Amino acid sequence: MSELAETGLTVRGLAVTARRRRETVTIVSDIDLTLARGEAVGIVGESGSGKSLILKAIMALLPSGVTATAGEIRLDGTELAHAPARAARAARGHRLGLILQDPSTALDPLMRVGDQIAEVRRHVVGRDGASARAEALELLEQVQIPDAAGRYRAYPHELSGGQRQRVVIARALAGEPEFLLCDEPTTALDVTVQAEILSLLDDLRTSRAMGLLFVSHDLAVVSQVSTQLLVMRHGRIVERGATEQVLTAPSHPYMRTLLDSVIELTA
Ligand SMILES: Nc1ncnc2c1ncn2[C@@H]1O[C@H](COP(=O)(O)OP(=O)(O)OP(=O)(O)O)[C@@H](O)[C@H]1O
Repeated sequence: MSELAETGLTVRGLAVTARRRRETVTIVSDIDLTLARGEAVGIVGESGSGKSLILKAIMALLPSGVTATAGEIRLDGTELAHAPARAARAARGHRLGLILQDPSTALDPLMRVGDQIAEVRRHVVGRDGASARAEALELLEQVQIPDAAGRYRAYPHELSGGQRQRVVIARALAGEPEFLLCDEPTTALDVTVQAEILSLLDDLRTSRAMGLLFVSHDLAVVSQVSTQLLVMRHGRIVERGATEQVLTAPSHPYMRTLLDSVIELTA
């Protein structure tokens, strides 16, 4: 693996292809992005534009039949995309965390939520049992689970959807990731809970100087948490820039359409 004197998570020229029947089709191409610690990059675009596959390529979680065929993915200069799987996994370690849309499938239904977080503290950070449990409780408090001490012993089905997503976030934080990748993390939640989770992610990003890569089809949601915005269409980035700039002076016609639809919804 080559080392370069660069920091953060960088993706250069990423292309992802999939086998469909006997054909190989390109799903995303020419993807460039840079994520520094403490920064939040949002990726917005219509369903099927390839947002999720970018996150999966970074996490080395592409489904079978789908391959990253070009480009580089670097973590502090260390190349991950072309490294042998084991070496790349070691380099990623727990420096990257992932949060998905549906919190109910992300948690073990048969394990108390506090223990699921404590387990990460034990195995990833190397804490003993008592410290791991104490720190798991602190994390539940940090993600603002009401009555955290009581809820520590709850099973996932005993919590609301919003509380489950908070537990998922706490468990991701337990591994002390430097970069948190979120794929539609609030789409399954109602609007009020969604706003609370977005504000929580924003607070955690700044308090932990964590990089946030946030994917959603919803422009209003993405712009709320992102300092930089990438707009995708048909597998390519068609617009990019500081969130404020993209929102106020979009150059691509698709971005203007997206903005109009948000304005219509909020009018
Ligand atoms: N396992 C797979 N095999 C073949 N094609 C796939 C596979 N997974 C996704 N795709 C295709 O890749 C394209 C991009 O999918 P992706 O999930 O990244 O889109 P997305 O922008 O995240 O959309 P959504 O918001 O609906 O999740 C879609 O056309 C999808 O059909």
